Amino acid sequence: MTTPSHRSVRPKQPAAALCVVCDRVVTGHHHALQCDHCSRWQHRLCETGVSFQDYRRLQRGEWELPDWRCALCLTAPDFNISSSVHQEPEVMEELHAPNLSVTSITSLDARHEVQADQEFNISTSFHVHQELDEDVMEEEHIPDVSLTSSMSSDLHYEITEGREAQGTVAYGRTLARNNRSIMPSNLKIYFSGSIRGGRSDVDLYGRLVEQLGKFGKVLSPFVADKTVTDASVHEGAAMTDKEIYDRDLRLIEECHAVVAEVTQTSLGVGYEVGQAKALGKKILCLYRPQPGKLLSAMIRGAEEKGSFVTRDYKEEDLPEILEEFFTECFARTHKDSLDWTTYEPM
Ligand SMILES: O=c1[nH]c(=O)n([C@H]2C[C@H](O)[C@@H](COP(=O)(O)O)O2)cc1CO
Repeated sequence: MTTPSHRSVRPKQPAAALCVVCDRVVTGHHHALQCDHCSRWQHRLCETGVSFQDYRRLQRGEWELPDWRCALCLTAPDFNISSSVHQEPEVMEELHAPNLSVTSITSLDARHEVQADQEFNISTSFHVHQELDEDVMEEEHIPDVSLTSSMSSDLHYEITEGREAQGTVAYGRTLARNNRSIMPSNLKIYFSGSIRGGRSDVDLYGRLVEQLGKFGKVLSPFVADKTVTDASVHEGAAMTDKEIYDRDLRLIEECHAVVAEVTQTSLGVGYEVGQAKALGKKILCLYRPQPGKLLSAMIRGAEEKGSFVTRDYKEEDLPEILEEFFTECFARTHKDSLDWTTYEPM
């Protein structure tokens, strides 16, 4: 992660650098940012999307822009794993394990990105459960688990209890490059959904995150991760509450839009929406009306055209609602039509 103290916000040696967008010299008097990938420079006003105030905060070390990429690096297409993964739930069925049934398999880490055409390795943990006869209790009776799919190159597992096995599946690169998985949009979206408030909508969150991938990069795919439970198994085990809080607030600061599924009442979602509003982020709250239940007035009442939108919805309406929200809140001024795959927030 780059910190402002490490980040160069202006070249020390003027005239040594040219802006990657306008091709003019970046001097010590210009506001400019240096790319974390290629070390080239870009004037702040040349489509970085960084406001004057944010640039000042960056200089003062009060804000971070982790892994910031210049316009040139951004146009190199990313290979977005999350959308591919969501299209391949059959991963579960690729496990061949006599006497074993797969009871859960985590989604791949949707934050992991690789460049198109690169080799990569992603791991995902799995959990298998064995139906044992009463008299067969020994660990060695759990047969080998093997993967037969060409997508999957390796599998390890270890016995944790007599009847259960868990471990890691590692994938080699075989995913085809396709339009749906290329997502160079620079729009960053924080998805907020209930975790400790209850996980009954987690499948829906997965589908929502997948749809949001059409508009930009979702910074918080972990909210839709089925292995993160309301008892916080997984996230809570790997991170302290303070670490989770700090990470999420940083991501909310970093994002351009917060999309919150607010049907399942959650303190955390309410808090995140409030923070996002205070930071001036664009907000879409999605609510599925329930008999005998009303959405909090602190959400419904916060409506502000073009910046805080609450929509009652059914799942089938989502594509239209998302398109409308992003078009209304992130319209481009210098292009007639919006192409979300290449969109860069102003
Ligand atoms: O383990 C966690 N990880 C995490 O990122 N969160 C954040 C993201 C969610 O949008 C929101 C959910 O809040 P809650 O757990 O109060 O339902 O809080 C919340 C928890 C648990 O509170």
